[in-house]
Formats: sequence, C-alpha cells, structure tokens
Amino acid sequence: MHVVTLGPAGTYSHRAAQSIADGSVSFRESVTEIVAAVADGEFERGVVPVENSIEGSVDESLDALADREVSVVQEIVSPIRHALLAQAPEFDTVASHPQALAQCREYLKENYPDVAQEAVASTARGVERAREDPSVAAIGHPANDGSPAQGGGEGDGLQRIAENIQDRDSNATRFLVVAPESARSDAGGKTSLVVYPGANYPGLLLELLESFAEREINLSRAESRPSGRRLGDYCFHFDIEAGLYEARTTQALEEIEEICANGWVCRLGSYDTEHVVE
Ligand SMILES: O=C(O)C(=O)C[C@]1(C(=O)O)C=C[C@@H](O)C=C1
Repeated sequence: MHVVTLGPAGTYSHRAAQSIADGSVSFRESVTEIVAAVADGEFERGVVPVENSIEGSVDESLDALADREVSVVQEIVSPIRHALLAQAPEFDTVASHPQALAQCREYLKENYPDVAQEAVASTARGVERAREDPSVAAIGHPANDGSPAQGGGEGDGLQRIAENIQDRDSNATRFLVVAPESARSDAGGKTSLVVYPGANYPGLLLELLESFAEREINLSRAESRPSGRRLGDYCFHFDIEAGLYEARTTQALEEIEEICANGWVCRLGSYDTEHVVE
C-alpha cells in the first residue's frame, strides 16, 4: 500500500501512516496536498490529522475532504506526548506545527514566557530547524532526538530538554485514512458525512439532527465550516456511530437528502474500530 502523509519524516502523521503502510511512506507539506494526491490517483492512501482533544478540528483537513472526491476508510487515534528538543538548554525560539504549539500553550507560558514561537509546516520541520540552529528548540515526538536508537545519524542528536509538555495528559489526535472514492465502504460502525444544505431557515440544523436522533443514531462529531460561497453559508461535517450498510442510516440520509434538495450530501464512507498508535 503506497501511503502519503505530512512530512518530513518524524511527524505524528508519519507514525500513524507507518501503522497502515506495508512499504515506504511518501511526504507532502500540507494536508491539502495529501488529499489532492490521493484524489488524483497518485497514492492509494493518505493519512491526515482531523481532530485534537485540546485544540479541536484541523480545519484544513475538513475543507480538503469537502472539496475533493475521496473516501475515508479508517481512523487512527494516537496519544500525543510532546517533547522539547534542542541542541542545548538555552534557546530563543520554539518552532513547531501551530497545533503542537497550541497544545503546549500553558507549558510555554509558564516555563519560557520570553521565548519566541515560530509556526512551521509540521513538528518534524521544527526539529529540522532545531538541528540547523542552536538558538531554536522544537516541539515534537521524543523519538526525533536523533539518537542512534531512533535511527539518528552521528552528530544530528538533539537533547530532550523536557518530556510530556502537552497541557493535558489526555492529549490525543485523530487521523483519517483517505482513499480514492472507489474504495469507499458501507461496512463499519462509524461513518463520516459532509452535508451542504444550500438553504438557510429557522430549524434547518435541528431538522438535520432530528433525522439522526429519531433513528437512535449517535453523533460522535458535528462541525460547521464556511462553504466559501458567501458569509454565513456553511457545510456540516457529521461523524455518526452507525454504518452506511444499516437501514436506519439509509433512511436518515434519504431524509437529509430531501432537506438538502438545493445542496448535496457526501458519504465519505464507513470504517471500523479505532487503531491506536503510540
Ligand atoms: O506536525 C505533525 O507532526 C503532524 O503530524 C500534524 C499534527 C496536527 O496537525 O495536529 C498531528 C498531531 C499533533 O496534534 C500535532 C501536529
């Protein structure tokens, strides 16, 4: 299985991708490019972060899933335990992915109030910055210290200045495995949907939610994202705890399709049990 994810090597997305790849993993610099590469048939699977327990949705992933014709075939949940990595304990700047900086907001405020924060494309990109520049520290997975045990080369080692610096021990990120549309499955206990009602009236959202509630379908996530067409116009992302193969799901979606007669309903697919990667 040829898999693409957020690079360079050493990101949390890379670790999640390794759990499903039987060969090498390729990298792109953004989740939009990853979803596009799968939609265009360059890769069989892509792994993108979609939700974090502290910071919430990864909006770029939600928008890419609504914009491109792809399916979702699996989810991977990973505990996120960040380390502070640097050449030495003194530094002026901390570089990392904005999600990682945000997940360590309180730690940084308390311990490094005067250190500048630099947002980069991924945690591994921050690690590269720290390897090149002694005045920069990175926040990322502790295995990025480059020690020989982690496959690091001589001289590229960084010190683990601190470990478990995320603001909450329960910090976890949910990744989705994206596949070409043809791989979409109706089987599985969970389903991801994107709904664009193309309408705006009192009770519209309530009607959508009632279609699930009346059939005892539990929602595990509901998010609204701007449609991009005009201010106040939204797409809704729903994850439900039911498979597309179930009659109650088919009935709920038929009803939702009627409500969204001027819009569209995208079934990203059903998938099964979560897969946890350390
Ligand atoms: O930069 C990385 O290492 C990523 O894989 C991205 C990402 C994210 O976008 O949420 C993934 C997991 C962590 O929550 C921090 C960053």
